Formats: sequence, structure tokens, C-alpha cells
Amino acid sequence: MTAAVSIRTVSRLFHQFTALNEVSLEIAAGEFIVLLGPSGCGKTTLLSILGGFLLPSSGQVLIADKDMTFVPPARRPTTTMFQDYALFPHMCLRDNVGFGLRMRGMARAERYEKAFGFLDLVGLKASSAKKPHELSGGQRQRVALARALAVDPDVLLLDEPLGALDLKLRRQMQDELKAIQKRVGTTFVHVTHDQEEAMAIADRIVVMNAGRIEDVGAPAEIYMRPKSLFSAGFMGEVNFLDGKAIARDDDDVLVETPLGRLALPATAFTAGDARAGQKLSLVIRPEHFRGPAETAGSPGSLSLGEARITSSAFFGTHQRCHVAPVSSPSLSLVVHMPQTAQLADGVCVPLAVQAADIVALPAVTEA
Ligand SMILES: Nc1ncnc2c1ncn2[C@@H]1O[C@H](COP(=O)(O)OP(=O)(O)OP(=O)(O)O)[C@@H](O)[C@H]1O
Repeated sequence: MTAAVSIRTVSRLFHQFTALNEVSLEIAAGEFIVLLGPSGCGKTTLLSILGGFLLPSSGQVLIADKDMTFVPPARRPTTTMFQDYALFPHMCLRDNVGFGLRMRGMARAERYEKAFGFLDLVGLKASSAKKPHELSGGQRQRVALARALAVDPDVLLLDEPLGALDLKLRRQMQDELKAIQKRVGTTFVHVTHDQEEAMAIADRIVVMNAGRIEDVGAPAEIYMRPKSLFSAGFMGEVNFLDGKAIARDDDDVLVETPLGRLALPATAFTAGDARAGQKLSLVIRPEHFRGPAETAGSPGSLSLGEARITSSAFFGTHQRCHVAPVSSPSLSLVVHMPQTAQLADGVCVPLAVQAADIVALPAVTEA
């Protein structure tokens, strides 16, 4: 399969500061890629390099197999959609959407037809004679999307396009954006710092931190099988349990933890094999703890002993509890329990987890 975009060991320095540090990524044609990470991690810098607005300090960018590293924005098969999507206030929607086509010398009839087609795609064909100020924020955002797609880019670059919308509209636009991307089949590279947004729209999420790529994968893969501690902690709530690999046989690695010895399958080690003596952090999601009713004798279930509930809160689908394991009371774990369980503060419950749900990563000191 041809890569739509190939980013090869791209770095970008601002004076002495390294904003991007040897980033490499292959993006397939038609993929919806989300660059996700905290403020300042380098997402916008990478997007700007793809769009040609910034040059890399080193490395190479290929788009559709052509070297684009030093090609200016206007001569790239990319369009960038910014958060302040700057529609022309004096133009109707048809002319806003057709603007890029007019710049390319397309004849009026063909231009109008294309503009109507893209307005139709975003559900605004009936409003084509309106001006931007007559629209809601979400509608203006859809016009900006139609305008960006009308020039038929190979790759659409989106920099926090939903950032200005309120939460409800934002969630609705995420669904629409994903549906439109699937219909047009254009490669999308979308920047956000919102984990839920990334989960909702991405084919693959690229988790970035301090100028580096920490993890790449489908949303479920990033959540269930993170390949770095940063990625595990950035996507949703998580418990980290200290561990040390002490022995291994053909199937399992035996790990010493404050809650006892656990035999973990090789698949738990998403960042690579563990050697004996290695310090580890075990990643356990709150919803992966099994409550009293589910644990008894189920295959692959690892007992973590008893834990005392120190606080609990009702969350609709579950109760979110803080618990202190009896064998290691200074530890505090976050555990989701069924609402039906009797969970008064001070009550002790047996804790267990499926071996297949644990991820074991090198502890920070070893990274
Ligand atoms: N023109 C510049 N000059 C100096 N430093 C810059 C410049 N542009 C970006 N930086 C720095 O590079 C780092 C990455 O910036 P970037 O805008 O790519 O982050 P980001 O992940 O997009 O953050 P945000 O989510 O806040 O937009 C930041 O520390 C930023 O201060």
C-alpha cells in the first residue's frame, strides 16, 4: 500500500529548544489520523511541517511518494483547516466554498456545481445563498470543511478545528467529521489535546509528548495495550502498580508486586520482553478489577487479596471507589465496582484482575 504521508526522522528546533525530536510516521491513504498530546508537545509544529508552513531542521516529508520537504504550501497536495476558519464575511456560502476553485481558474458553472456538491455533503446546500454571519458556529465550521475539501486535497490537515465549539456541539461535529471523512476518503491528519475526541474519530491515534511520538495505534489498542507509561496515563484513568520481574518460563513472567506474585503472559509486555530483575510498572484500568461475584475461580484471574474501601461515588454505570489493599495499606487504587455491590466505606472486598488485562511496562527509572 502506498503511504499517503511518510514522515522520516523529522526534527525541529527553535533556537536551542527541540520542539520535534526525530519523529517518524507512515500514514496510509484514506486514514483518519489524530495527533494527540498535551499542550506544547509539538502537534502543531508537526502539522505545520506537513502543510509546508514550517521547515524541519532535519528529516524528510514525502506525500504520495514525492519529496515535499522544501515545497511551499501552495504547491503541496494538502489543505490546512485552522481553528479560526476565517470564512469571507461578504461572500455567500457557495462563493466561500468555490473560492479555491476560482483561484485555480475553474469556470463558473463547474465551480458552482462543485460548491453545491460539497455544501450538500455537509448538509448546507439549502443555505448556499446565506452569508457566514447568518450561520451557527457548527454550521460555519461545516462550511469551512466543505471549502477545504472542494479543492480536492490528498491530505487535509486540521488544527483543533472543533476547539471553539461548546462541548455538545463538539461531540456532534466529531461524529459528522468522521462520517464525512469516510464518505470522501481523503486522508485526514487532525490535531487535538482532547482524548475523547481522539477516541471518537481516529482510525489511529498518535500520542505525542515532549516532541516525540510515544505510541501509535487504533483507539482500543492505545487504551488497552499502551506501549508507554505516558500513553497509558494520558488515555483515561489508570492505576500503576510497581513490580519486578523475578523469573520466567516458556509461557509466563513471574512478577513480584506489593500485592503478591503475579504470573503475566508475554502479551502483557507491550514495550518488549522483560528480563529477570527488571523494574516494571503494571498498568491496570479501574474497570479491569473484578469484584467479589466475578472472581471466584474464573480462568486467568489473579487474586490481589482483599482491599478496604476508603471512599466511593456513584457514576451511573458503576461506582468509582478508592481502595487500600489490606496487604499494602499505603497504596491507593481506583476501582470501578458494579452499582449493586454493598460498598460502604470501611468494607473489605476481594480484588482480582484478569492476567490478560494487565500491561507491564519498564518502570521510569529503566526507560
Ligand atoms: N515559533 C516558535 N518559536 C519558539 N518556540 C516555538 C515556536 N513554535 C512553537 N514553539 C515551541 O515548541 C513547542 C511545541 O509547540 P506546538 O505549538 O507544536 O505545541 P502543541 O502540541 O501544538 O501545543 P498546543 O496544544 O498548546 O497548541 C512549544 O514548547 C512551543 O512553545
